Amino acid sequence: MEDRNEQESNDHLVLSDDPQHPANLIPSLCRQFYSLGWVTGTGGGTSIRRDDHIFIAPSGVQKELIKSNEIFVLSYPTPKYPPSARKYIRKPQELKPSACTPLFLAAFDRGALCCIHTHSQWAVLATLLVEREKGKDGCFEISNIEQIKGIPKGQGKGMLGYHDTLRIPIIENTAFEEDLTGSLEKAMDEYPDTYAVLVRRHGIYVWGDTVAKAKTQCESLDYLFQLAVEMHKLGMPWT
Ligand SMILES: CSCCC(=O)C(=O)COP(=O)(O)O
Ligand SMILES: [Zn+2]
Repeated sequence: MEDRNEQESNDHLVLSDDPQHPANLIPSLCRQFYSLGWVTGTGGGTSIRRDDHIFIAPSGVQKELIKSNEIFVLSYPTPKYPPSARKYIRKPQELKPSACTPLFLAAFDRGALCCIHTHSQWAVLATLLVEREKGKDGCFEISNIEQIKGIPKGQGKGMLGYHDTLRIPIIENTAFEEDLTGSLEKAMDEYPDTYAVLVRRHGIYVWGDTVAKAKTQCESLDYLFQLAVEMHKLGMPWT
């Protein structure tokens, strides 16, 4: 009981007049992502790390309606597993933290400060396109498109160039979001320069060194997925 009172009294961690405060940014980003069709029907989400705090949205709610006082705060670092071992320092009552939490933590453990999960139909279609085209898992590849320059080559390596090939690994979906964590981490290890992992028939996780970079990288990737799908429909090879 004492523990719960302590968690509830930590309102100061999420109440701020600063629009750049993570507890204000998450609701604002989710509203923008909803209008892009990325987080409709409660799917998808966003998490932000600031110093030793991780800000997490609630699970199973309309993401475009999230309020700052519904944001969970985790002390960072914190164990990924089991969920009960995670150190929440603010837990809004009657709500559960996002099922994407261990996946967000995997991105933060690799130095990200923001991780975005979308259910964008372009991302889902891109995973199906690779399956159909190549008949195997692997990765989505694209080159010779200007927007590729919006994606980093890797941490501290600058941005991809027009003639570079962008590669985004694809992992298979699981029945429960949390169970994606192992294969997401494996893909991150196999592609150490990647800032995104696609999830077949599900969506994508995109992270960035800052909130703005995670957002713009997510936008560039979505643009490229849509372009690849449209090029495929027109019978043009996209890579
Ligand atoms: C219709 S959404 C199914 C769950 C999901 O894939 C997702 O991204 C949302 O998870 P959360 O726990 O953050 O609501
Ligand atoms: Zn999801």
